[in-house]
Amino acid sequence: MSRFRRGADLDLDLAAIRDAVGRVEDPEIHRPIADLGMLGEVTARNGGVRVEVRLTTPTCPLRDAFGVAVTAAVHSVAPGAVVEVVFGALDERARRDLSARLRGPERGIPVPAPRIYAVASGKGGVGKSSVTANLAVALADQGLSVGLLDADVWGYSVPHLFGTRRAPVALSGLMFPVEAHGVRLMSTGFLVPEDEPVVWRGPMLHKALEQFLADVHWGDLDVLLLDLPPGTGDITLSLLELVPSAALLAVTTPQPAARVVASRVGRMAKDARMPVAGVVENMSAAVCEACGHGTALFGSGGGAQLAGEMGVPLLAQVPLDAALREAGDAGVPVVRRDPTAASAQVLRQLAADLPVVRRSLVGVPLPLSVA
Ligand SMILES: Nc1ncnc2c1ncn2[C@@H]1O[C@H](COP(=O)(O)OP(=O)(O)OP(=O)(O)O)[C@@H](O)[C@H]1O
Repeated sequence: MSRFRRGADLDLDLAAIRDAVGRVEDPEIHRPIADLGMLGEVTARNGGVRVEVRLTTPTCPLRDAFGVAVTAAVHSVAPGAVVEVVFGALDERARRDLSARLRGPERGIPVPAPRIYAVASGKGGVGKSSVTANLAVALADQGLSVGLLDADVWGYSVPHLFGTRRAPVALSGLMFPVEAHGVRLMSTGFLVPEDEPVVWRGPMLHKALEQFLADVHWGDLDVLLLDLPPGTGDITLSLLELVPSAALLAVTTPQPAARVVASRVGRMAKDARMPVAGVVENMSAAVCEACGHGTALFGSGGGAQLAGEMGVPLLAQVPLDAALREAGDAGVPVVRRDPTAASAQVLRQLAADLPVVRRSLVGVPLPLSVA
């Protein structure tokens, strides 16, 4: 065991320090850096400890967070030691090997999570992305590992709602989700400049979605939410094909017109034998805290009616709430920014009650033979 002393009071155990630092998790890959081959030498230098960390990319945006975590790990074994963290980068071969190891032996589109919800609406602007973002954060706050795939390729809003916009770290063709407010995110918005329109068409869209599933290292997720574009277009159909285990979560406003359009999404799910978790009514009556009077700006009853038609539960009625809009604009979902707001409380309850739905095998041919 290598030891050295600084003055008379500091007795460093380099093997124990190496052990502690090796357990630090890469913030994007969520595995210990020793297992990932990212821990270099740990040496005694100038009366302190020098730790070499090899990053997946020299420009890793999480470098500072890494430095803090490594220093804390050293201090857990050697309180007060002077720590120097030196960053290098994995060489090309190590990057390729790591990428191959993380992908594993499987071929084809992996199922990224045991629970997948596709959040859909008939019309645009009913608050589908806001509901999805808040649901994701509320589920993460329950201690679940949550991913959010912004499948609204043209009209992405996830980067805005989470207040983050940076290129994802890539490792030999494997991308890592961008993490914000405890949720692992992937969106076209991370890949294209903000002011440039996305002009992809059918086959390109399908390919992009395929890559979001196959070439993104989601890690061990408990739940994946898919923020679908409004309606029943190409993207939605591609996703249903790529992720057949997803359950639909339909978002509508109380307005009859929105409900009628949303019911088309319900019919599509039925045709595709897609399980439906339920309906969320958004922009429901706002209740005045002072007088208790409800203002149903967008009418009432649409959510219950849609749920009745689809034969599924109405899971929540999220009130029209300025706090939700303000939080979205500030890039911090309302359940985190203003947890006591009326909308935040309903959204948290929705996360707590979200049903676990299994795909029905009725009518699906099974690979069984009669002996
Ligand atoms: N319950 C609510 N109370 C107040 N404002 C809301 C509520 N829900 C959503 N909004 C606001 O409505 C606007 C549209 O919301 P959002 O982008 O989530 O809708 P969307 O259905 O995802 O739209 P699109 O499908 O066009 O992307 C946003 O400005 C959002 O802040």
